[in-house]
Amino acid sequence: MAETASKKRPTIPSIKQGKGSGRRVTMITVYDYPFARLVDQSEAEMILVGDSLGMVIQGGEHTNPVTLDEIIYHAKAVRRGAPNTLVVGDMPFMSYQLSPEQALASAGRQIKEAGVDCVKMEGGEYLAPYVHKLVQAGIPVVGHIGLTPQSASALGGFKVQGKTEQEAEQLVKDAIALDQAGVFAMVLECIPAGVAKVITEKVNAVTMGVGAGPHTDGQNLNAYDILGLFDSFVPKFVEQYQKLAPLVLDGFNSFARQVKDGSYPQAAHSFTGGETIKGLYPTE
Ligand SMILES: Nc1nc(=O)c2c([nH]1)NC[C@@H]1CN(c3ccc(C(=O)N[C@@H](CCC(=O)O)C(=O)O)cc3)CN21
Ligand SMILES: CC(C)C(=O)C(=O)O
Ligand SMILES: [Mg+2]
Repeated sequence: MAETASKKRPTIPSIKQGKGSGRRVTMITVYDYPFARLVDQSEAEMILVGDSLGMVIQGGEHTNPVTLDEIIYHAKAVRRGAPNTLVVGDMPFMSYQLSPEQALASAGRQIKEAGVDCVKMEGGEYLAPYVHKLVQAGIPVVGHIGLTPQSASALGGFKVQGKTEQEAEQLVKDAIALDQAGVFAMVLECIPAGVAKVITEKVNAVTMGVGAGPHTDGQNLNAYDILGLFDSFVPKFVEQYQKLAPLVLDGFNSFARQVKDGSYPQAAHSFTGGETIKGLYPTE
């Protein structure tokens, strides 16, 4: 298959080198081969195969039911479609929380079976030893703090985090602990822009904002959100760069109407040959 020659898969060091240079990193969340191919042709450097697939692909209300096998299934397809993009495999709920050893085994499966470049785990200070374990084994890790959807129940829903002084201070502590444990990047989700700015200045890791304002080193959004293909909820931080849903609906209806009125398929869509097979047709 033809690959886009102009782009080369970024490396972890090349992503880290962007820090402080003013160059911003773009990460788009996708789950399948066709979208992965399109991101690969774009100027975005990173793809997240997110456990948000439990909501976006499976139609659930939370990310928690998503399994490691499901992430690997999607990550395999994404990897095939995006050879020249850095792929991050999300670690789903209960695939790492039990112990650093469980985290290493789960991350190892993502690397071996799906070929992801690195993995992402949700959590603050407590997660530092888990991060350290993976980094020692040579697996690059992305952190994720702020609104961590796997603990949405404890957080009281999908709510902005770090609004009080105490919460903001804890977020800064969490970010520093993850940074010292060796994450090369961290997602800051749904936190005030000022808090994200302080964290971005204090850590060596590349900060990737999702609803964290303009001061982070990069930004992440979901492909289905930016294309206007997901409307179960539209968070405040989403920019719909395209509104594809009506176009998709138009395409479906064009097909259905042509099927009904018989104008599809035409001769050009049909295969010939059977007419000459003796015995297929009753003789008159
Ligand atoms: N399609 C999609 N896009 C996402 O960004 C996303 C997912 N799914 N699933 C996993 C998490 C869940 N996310 C969410 C979901 C809802 C809000 C939301 O409705 N937030 C309110 C703010 C509530 C408050 O004021 O605290 C908003 O108005 O944006 C935010 C992030 C982000 N992630
Ligand atoms: C919201 C992003 C960062 C995520 O973890 C996901 O899409 O699963
Ligand atoms: Mg996730």
